[in-house]
Amino acid sequence: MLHGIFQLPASKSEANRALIIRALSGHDFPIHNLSDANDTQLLNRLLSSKAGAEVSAEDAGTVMRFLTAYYAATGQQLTLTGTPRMCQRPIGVLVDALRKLGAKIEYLGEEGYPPLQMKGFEASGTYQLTVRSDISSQYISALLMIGPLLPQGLELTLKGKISSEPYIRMTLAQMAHFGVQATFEGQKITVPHQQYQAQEFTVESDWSAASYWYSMVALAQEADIFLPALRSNSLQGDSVLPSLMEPFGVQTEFTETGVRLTKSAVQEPIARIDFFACPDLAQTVAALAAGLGVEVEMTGLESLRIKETDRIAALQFELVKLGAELREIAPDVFKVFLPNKPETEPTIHTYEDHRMAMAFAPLALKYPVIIDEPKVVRKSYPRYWDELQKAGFSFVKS
Ligand SMILES: O=C(O)C1=C[C@@H](OP(=O)(O)O)[C@@H](O)[C@H](O)C1
Ligand SMILES: C=C(OP(=O)(O)O)C(=O)O
Repeated sequence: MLHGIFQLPASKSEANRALIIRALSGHDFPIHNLSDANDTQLLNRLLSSKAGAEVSAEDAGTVMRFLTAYYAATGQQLTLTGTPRMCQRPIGVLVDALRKLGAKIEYLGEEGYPPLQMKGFEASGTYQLTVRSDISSQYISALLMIGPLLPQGLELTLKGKISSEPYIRMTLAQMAHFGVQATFEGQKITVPHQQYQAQEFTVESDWSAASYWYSMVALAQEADIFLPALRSNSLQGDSVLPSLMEPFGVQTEFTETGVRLTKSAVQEPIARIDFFACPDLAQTVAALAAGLGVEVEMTGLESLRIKETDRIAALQFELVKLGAELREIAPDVFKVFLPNKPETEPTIHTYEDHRMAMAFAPLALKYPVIIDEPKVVRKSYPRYWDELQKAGFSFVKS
């Protein structure tokens, strides 16, 4: 029986927006429940970097993208780099946009990728920009947050499909919380010149992290667990989990203080799931489908190739060990097939990706699993293994 109250980390997405906005506001106000995730602790430290420093955003996409815009808008001169993987994650769309606004930024390595030399800012008078929105929403969020500080505000026309759109809406909702009004109509976002107001902010628990508990409930024989500080009126797009996980046999009940998860019947066949708006849930669902022995079709996975690792390739390598296969059956339509039996004690490689570790660990409810480099979870959920231990998982530590 999986039973108990389990602590989630606070959302690193909400926390990192609140930190950037506080720094841009010129005020000091409390941010409650700031995430203990490395991505957040790191951003908090780097917001007070000294001129001329070499600053590393490590493996944190939001830190890299949000700080590029923040350092540009505040005219800071320093070098911004990251892990070798971060230097393979594209940033050209954001740099091009910032340059048009007046930022002086040079590439120190390959054109379009970190590391970046930030060389100051001189407003160009341009405030209307067209930016691609089909690669990463983080470029758009980064630009939006500096928008109210620009002399004429900012008018963004989004070009192409809008990837990870709920994260853009989260940015606008948090800007509104701090007194900045913007409009988002069709493909156009307008942010007039304004001042951020001081305001307390409480970060909600992280729905992406909750997905691993949904997976555990689905895989357990019996389950009744409680996850505190999740809300139904969340700013996070990953709060689609209650409906997304219902077919996998997880029942969600909202209370005043969080959610209770219990088991219900698995509904087969499970409809095709689109992850374009919630890419961080894809690994959870792929591993869960393999563990439950249900085939599922997955779409909207384009952005997975440029995250902490190439997540499609990582899933394809590791699912085989569970007897499953992730195959592209049509352009951008993937399907989890179940042709074989799982290995007796699969060792899951994590490719420096926290979500590979967290998504595959719940399989231990079915058979022994070894997770390689388990410390990767520090990026978003440092206490993950402690909470699993509380839930009754036993670990062999090497
Ligand atoms: O803005 C954010 O906080 C995030 C946006 C998403 O990235 P993309 O917009 O690159 O898909 C998501 O995958 C990431 O974990 C956090
Ligand atoms: C993609 C992620 O993070 P980021 O892009 O901020 O590194 C993630 O946490 O799954």
